[in-house]
Amino acid sequence: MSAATAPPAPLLGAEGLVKTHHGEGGPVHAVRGVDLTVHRGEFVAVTGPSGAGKSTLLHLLGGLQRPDSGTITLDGESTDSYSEARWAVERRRSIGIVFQFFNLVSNLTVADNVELPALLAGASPKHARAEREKLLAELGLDSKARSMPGELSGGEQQRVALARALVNHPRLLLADEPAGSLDSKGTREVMRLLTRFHQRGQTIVLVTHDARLASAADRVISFFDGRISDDAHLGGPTSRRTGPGGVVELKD
Ligand SMILES: Nc1ncnc2c1ncn2[C@@H]1O[C@H](COP(=O)(O)OP(=O)(O)OP(=O)(O)O)[C@@H](O)[C@H]1O
Repeated sequence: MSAATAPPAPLLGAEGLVKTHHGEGGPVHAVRGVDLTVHRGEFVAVTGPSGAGKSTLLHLLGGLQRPDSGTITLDGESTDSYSEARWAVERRRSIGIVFQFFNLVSNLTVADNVELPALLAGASPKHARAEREKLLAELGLDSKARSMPGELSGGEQQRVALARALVNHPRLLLADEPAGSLDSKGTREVMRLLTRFHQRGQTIVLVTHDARLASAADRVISFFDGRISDDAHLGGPTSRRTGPGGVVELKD
């Protein structure tokens, strides 16, 4: 095959990932050798029992923790030599992350929480504001722009966290139990939003123990005892792009 026809490198690659935590109770082998490839446009759910190592895997993929061994590639580029600062830049610009407990900045307004990553990435205040307005409208939160996070419901806070994670049009969205602290209505809302952004082309890796949430994905990886025990493609298209009418234009 000539270089011109070679398939593009996967957006995310992991090879031989190993991570052991050293807690008070001794070593915990959380990730015991994981190989994983995620292509652009995929929506991958990682499911498994509590303690299987799912969150640790997600933290490794987002550079929040470093593997003891193994390599992570982004767009075919090894991250082995990435400093903490370089990972922070990637998380600002090309990897959005949402967490179970939202992690919003409590003394900033909703608007400022969403604009902050854009400003830190070098966007002009005008551009950051326009992106924030677009996303908050899309997520049904425009009337909450001046509210403080503590004034919002859990579901609303998670939508703000989603807006913040998406404001820089990341190549990859990582979600760690995003509905873990929400009621069933909030869970359905998160599911609906993840599905919508995925249909517009957003690549997503979602960690969840909730089978209902995982069913929104088009690929479900079962994780058990630090390893992938099953990897099921559910038949959806692996790459879907947004049309010109899409509110969020994805850059990858
Ligand atoms: N910082 C840490 N220090 C020590 N042990 C840790 C640390 N983080 C995770 N662990 C342990 O590593 C194992 C895997 O944890 P992890 O949070 O990755 O699993 P999980 O599958 O996401 O679980 P859950 O669904 O309950 O969140 C668990 O036994 C956990 O207690």
